[in-house]
Amino acid sequence: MNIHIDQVIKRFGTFHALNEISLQINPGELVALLGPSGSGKTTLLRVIAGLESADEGEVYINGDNVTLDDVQKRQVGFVFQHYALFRHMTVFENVAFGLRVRPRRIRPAKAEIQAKVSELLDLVQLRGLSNRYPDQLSGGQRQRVALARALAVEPKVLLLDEPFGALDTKVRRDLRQWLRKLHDELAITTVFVTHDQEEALELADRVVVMNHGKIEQVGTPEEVYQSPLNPFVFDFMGSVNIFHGRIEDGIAKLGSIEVDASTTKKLDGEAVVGYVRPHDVEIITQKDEADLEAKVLHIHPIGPTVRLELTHVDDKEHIQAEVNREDYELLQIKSGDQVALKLRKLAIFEDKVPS
Ligand SMILES: Nc1ncnc2c1ncn2[C@@H]1O[C@H](COP(=O)(O)OP(=O)(O)OP(=O)(O)O)[C@@H](O)[C@H]1O
Repeated sequence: MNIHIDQVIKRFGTFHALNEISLQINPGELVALLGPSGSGKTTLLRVIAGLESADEGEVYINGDNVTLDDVQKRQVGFVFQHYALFRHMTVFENVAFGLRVRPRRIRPAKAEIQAKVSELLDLVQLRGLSNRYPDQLSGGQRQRVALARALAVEPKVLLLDEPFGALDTKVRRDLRQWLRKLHDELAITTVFVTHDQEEALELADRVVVMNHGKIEQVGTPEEVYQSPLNPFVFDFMGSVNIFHGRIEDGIAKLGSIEVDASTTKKLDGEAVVGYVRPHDVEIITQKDEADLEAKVLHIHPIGPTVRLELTHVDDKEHIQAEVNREDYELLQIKSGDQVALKLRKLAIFEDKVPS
């Protein structure tokens, strides 16, 4: 089932929570809505679910205009952080709930419900826990029950709001992989909200980056990470070093750094800002090939990578570099050393005054 969102506007009083959002989600896709707090992710998910109505614009599911349809009619399954499990019901009863409350004429027979719930509990790997109550489960197990409960009614689309929000890092990682596998098996069109870049990049087929009720970029994880369209996306998708300056005759002059900017010629004479990821700051041994020189302030080994905090020798700007541990060991550097740096990949944008 595809989802089509066409110029949706949602206001709360005079505040625009969604500003003309248009988005096409393809059948069977797993899409992440990613953005900082307050960017409108949950509101968009609620508008798709029918829990919130759009002030303007339309929502289509599978080609049908569902803008005025209520939640039940839209046949969406959702797992929202605040819609907890029913505490007085067992795991089995929680999962069976959506089927048991159906009107008699479309309610499956008892044996059918039994079979369906068992099948779902197998799917979410909770077979042995069907008689437990929510209080007797771990956070991760509860989330899986919530997913099974959402899936029980065979939704056309699945909407998940920070499904693993309250869990610790290791459990989140495991559940992410599990959800990706489950999604590949079931191929239900799924939209999930997250403010965690890593979660979006690892799990989604496509990522929708939102800010201030607008979409900044839609793309595959590779596209939004490797080719951010603007400074907001660049900054939001990971750590970054920022250098301010201007372009003169096709050369970006960013402090004492000078790099070729012939591909951004239209910005000639303009104030610009250069963005480079820490893993694109290379520590080199040939001083004459360096873009800049810096002094090592701190060295932080983090698992297989080593993060270095440096300071530019000329203008004292703070710089972060990230190298893999093997390269770091070959370099034999320590705090206080002066090193030569090369910027492998520098993205240049117009330096706009923030609005
Ligand atoms: N019912 C409401 N009444 C008034 N303002 C609201 C309401 N719901 C959301 N908002 C506002 O709309 C904006 C977008 O909220 P939304 O919950 O969609 O953001 P979000 O990106 O999901 O944020 P978070 O990651 O913090 O959950 C916020 O500024 C929020 O305060």
